[in-house]
Amino acid sequence: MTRSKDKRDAYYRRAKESGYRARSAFKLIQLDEEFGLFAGVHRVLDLCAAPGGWSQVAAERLAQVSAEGLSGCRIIAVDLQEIAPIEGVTRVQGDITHPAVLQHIETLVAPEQVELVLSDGAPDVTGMHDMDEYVQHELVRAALTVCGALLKAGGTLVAKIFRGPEVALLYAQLRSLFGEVYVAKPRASRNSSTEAFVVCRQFRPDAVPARDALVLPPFVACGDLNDSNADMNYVSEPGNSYRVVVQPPIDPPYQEAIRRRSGRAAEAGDE
Ligand SMILES: C[S@@+](CC[C@H](N)C(=O)[O-])C[C@H]1O[C@@H](n2cnc3c(N)ncnc32)[C@H](O)[C@@H]1O
Repeated sequence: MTRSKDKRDAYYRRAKESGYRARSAFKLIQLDEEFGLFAGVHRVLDLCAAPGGWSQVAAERLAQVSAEGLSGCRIIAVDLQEIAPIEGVTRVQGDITHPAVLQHIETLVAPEQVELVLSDGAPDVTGMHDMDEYVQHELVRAALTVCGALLKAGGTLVAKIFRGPEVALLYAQLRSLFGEVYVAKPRASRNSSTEAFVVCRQFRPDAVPARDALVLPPFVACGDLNDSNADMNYVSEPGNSYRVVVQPPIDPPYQEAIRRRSGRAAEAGDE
């Protein structure tokens, strides 16, 4: 039997010992240690949640921070796959990109809104990095659409990203909707992976375009947007875990990046 050596790493073993369903639980724990994600939070939406490691962590943290324990809290976990029961967590099986699923979640959350949206979504990777990054970023954009409907003003989004050539465009979108955007690589995230996490705070619902407007047109070129990094102030911290502050806002937000990308495609004769 072949078994990936990564499967037997320290976090995998610790997850087994601690009763977490996935080693990814430690990524959220470490992000929480750094950013205090659950302070004052009573309602959490966990997107792309199966098998449920992040929901387990959310349930533990909310039980600790809420005076009434979990009974005064709401955690909703959504995934394409079925999620086994977790105490205090409402489970939804569905596609987060589907409007009917969003409507269903809205009925579960109403009349309140959530203070924290988590999204650890990952597509089935193909190994074609540009394609995988594109599909993964579409999941983040679906999470943004969900935020537009359900995240409270001032709320927080934590989402997995892949740091490929198009990531600057995603940062620009996030920066237009949130007052603070950080990029963090928790120690539990494998160094070999381009995975990182955006922690986006101070959600501004008034900056959200009409529903569906966040969906970008199909890619017209595989351009390298790294030159737009010049607009950002990257602050790295030493060690395995680091944080990047994305600032100041790129203004106008992502239209400029789209315009440049379209321009390059036209120059290359792709249009
Ligand atoms: C890395 S796993 C999430 C792990 C989870 N955070 C945990 O700690 O157990 C990624 C998940 O994204 C889900 N996913 C991918 N695309 C999705 C979509 N369109 N709608 C809902 N879930 C999706 C997959 O089914 C998979 O369970």
